[in-house]
Amino acid sequence: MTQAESTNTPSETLGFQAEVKQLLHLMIHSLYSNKEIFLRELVSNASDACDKLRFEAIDKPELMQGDAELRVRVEYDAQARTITISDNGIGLSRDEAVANLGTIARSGTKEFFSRLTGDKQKDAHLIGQFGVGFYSSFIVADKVTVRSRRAGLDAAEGVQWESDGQGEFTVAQVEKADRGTSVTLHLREGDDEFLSGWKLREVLRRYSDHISLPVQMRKEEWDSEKSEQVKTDEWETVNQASALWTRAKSEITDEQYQEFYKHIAHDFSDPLAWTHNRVEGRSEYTQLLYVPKQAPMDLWDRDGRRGVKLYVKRVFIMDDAEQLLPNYLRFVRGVIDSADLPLNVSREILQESRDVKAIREGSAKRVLSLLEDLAENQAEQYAEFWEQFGQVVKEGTGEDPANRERIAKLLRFASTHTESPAQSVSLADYVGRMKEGQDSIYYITAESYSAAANSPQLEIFRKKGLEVLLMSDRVDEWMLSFLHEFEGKKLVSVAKGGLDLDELADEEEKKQQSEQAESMKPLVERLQKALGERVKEVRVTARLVDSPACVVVDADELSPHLRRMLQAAGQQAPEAKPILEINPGHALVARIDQAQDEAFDEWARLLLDQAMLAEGAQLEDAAGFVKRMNKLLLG
Ligand SMILES: Nc1ncnc2c1ncn2[C@@H]1O[C@H](COP(=O)(O)OP(=O)(O)OP(=O)(O)O)[C@@H](O)[C@H]1O
Repeated sequence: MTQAESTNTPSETLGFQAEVKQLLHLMIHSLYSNKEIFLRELVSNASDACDKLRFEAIDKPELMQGDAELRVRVEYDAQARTITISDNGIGLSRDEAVANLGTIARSGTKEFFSRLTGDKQKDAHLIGQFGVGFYSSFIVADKVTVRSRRAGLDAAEGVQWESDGQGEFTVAQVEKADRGTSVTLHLREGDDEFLSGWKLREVLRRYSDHISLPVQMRKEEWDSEKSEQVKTDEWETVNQASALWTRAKSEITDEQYQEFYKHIAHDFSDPLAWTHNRVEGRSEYTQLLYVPKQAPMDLWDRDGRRGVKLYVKRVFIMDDAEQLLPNYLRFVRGVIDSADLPLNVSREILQESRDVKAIREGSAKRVLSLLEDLAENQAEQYAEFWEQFGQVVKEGTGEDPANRERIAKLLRFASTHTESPAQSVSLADYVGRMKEGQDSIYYITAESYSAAANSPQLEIFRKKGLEVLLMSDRVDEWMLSFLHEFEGKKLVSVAKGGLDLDELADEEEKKQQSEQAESMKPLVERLQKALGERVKEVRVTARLVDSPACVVVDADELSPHLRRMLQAAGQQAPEAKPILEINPGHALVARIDQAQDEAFDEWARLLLDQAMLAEGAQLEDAAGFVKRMNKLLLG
């Protein structure tokens, strides 16, 4: 144990959680070229701490203890080579300091560490996405001292936390006269550029202008005797210090919008797009909502944090109010500031509030408009968006029936028209390309893009030049259970039995097909007998061109792909026997027709098994299939 300076009790040495050590190491090495961000992160934390205090003080005004002018201060000491960022916000108790400044307790942490590559640039990007926060201090400092006192605690109950970022930190109880936190960075050799009032002001203006609290520095004056700038005792505010969303749009630059986004979203990159509106009428609120460029690490975590902060009359209320936007828009980040809600609003009240319902509906509409605008006017950006968040937006078809049509227009799919796995075809594009006489939108679902694109069921569609949408996202089957039509055109699976292929054939072809079906009757019956309980039915189809056979299910049954997904998720799915459809024009089918007795039975099994395989199923008796195939190959 070591005795920290000016502490009341002996300090205790504790180890960082392993992930923190790893993060620190990575950060110092990957983010050095971007080192000034430490200031943004620390001012951001200080401002959040003030917001939290303001919120707690709604119920407990005594927490403000006569010091209600919340602010953040930045000081430097050129001799000692330190920078100190202090706030009079909520502060940290000893336990909070240990818990918050020694661990990473955030959803998405596992995902983040699993995605690291060792490549500095890529990892820097990932760290940025993950959020660097307090630990970014160690990019420029080789020792960090935090002194804090939780609002409501006595002066004697302050805490001092100190670390060189190597793996351990010390904590000790100290006397601290005022409430709040001060973070002192002992700069590394070579980082002297930050020991300048001019430089710090420049960085603060860039990164902290949108922060609603005053960020203050000591005023400096020119001393002609010393021929240098000297600090005075007076504090001056160096940022605009008014909540960004309350300013008029015309007074906010793109850069300020972008910086504000980075502050609230803890993101490194600029946002893709934003929408800022003041809504008046029955319910009055301001919304500033952003669509990020990249999906956050916890997009798929059930308890991943939501990104919209709730303010009431400019007072911060809570961080992740899930009622403010529907779940399928959970990637949106931003601020909603209500003029109607009470300041002491709780999560329970939010759930029931009519004002919140109006806000949610209004905000969803705004985000949809923003996406529509992107889709229409900035196709490249929309493609970027779709790649990141398309799967989440698809959830909206089920979750938000009131906006289903608008959401349907935003959907993008892979298709036989583009022959590419990129999801770029809209339903409107599809409808615009429909053939004369075609009145359905055709699609297929499968485990992967290539399984969909190579499915035998597509053969007739390819031959006739009819487009088919290729769907292979997990959410697609779910989406299709809500999305049945688009602009009056039914969505029809090409892998289901009831497919009406009539519209795809002319009179001559129809005649030929029915003759073939007639002449195939004896073969169909023999197959039916040979396959017995394995199939629901055997029939002749016109949908195949190159393949001898395929399996389909009835239109009202679960698709095999969906059944497999349900089973993989441990859910019960009703068994459905496949319907075997055979291609009357295929040489293999003609060959089978020649076979007798036992050989015929083997051929029949082979035909069914290969059709099942092509569909993506796993064979129950794969070894038997191989054996039969080898025998017939040699025979
Ligand atoms: N100035 C401060 N006053 C009070 N608490 C603070 C202060 N700075 C940090 N903390 C506490 O430490 C926690 C960790 O901070 P850190 O910056 O590492 O992460 P974060 O702000 O939660 O998220 P991010 O990494 O995305 O910024 C904060 O959530 C907060 O509880």
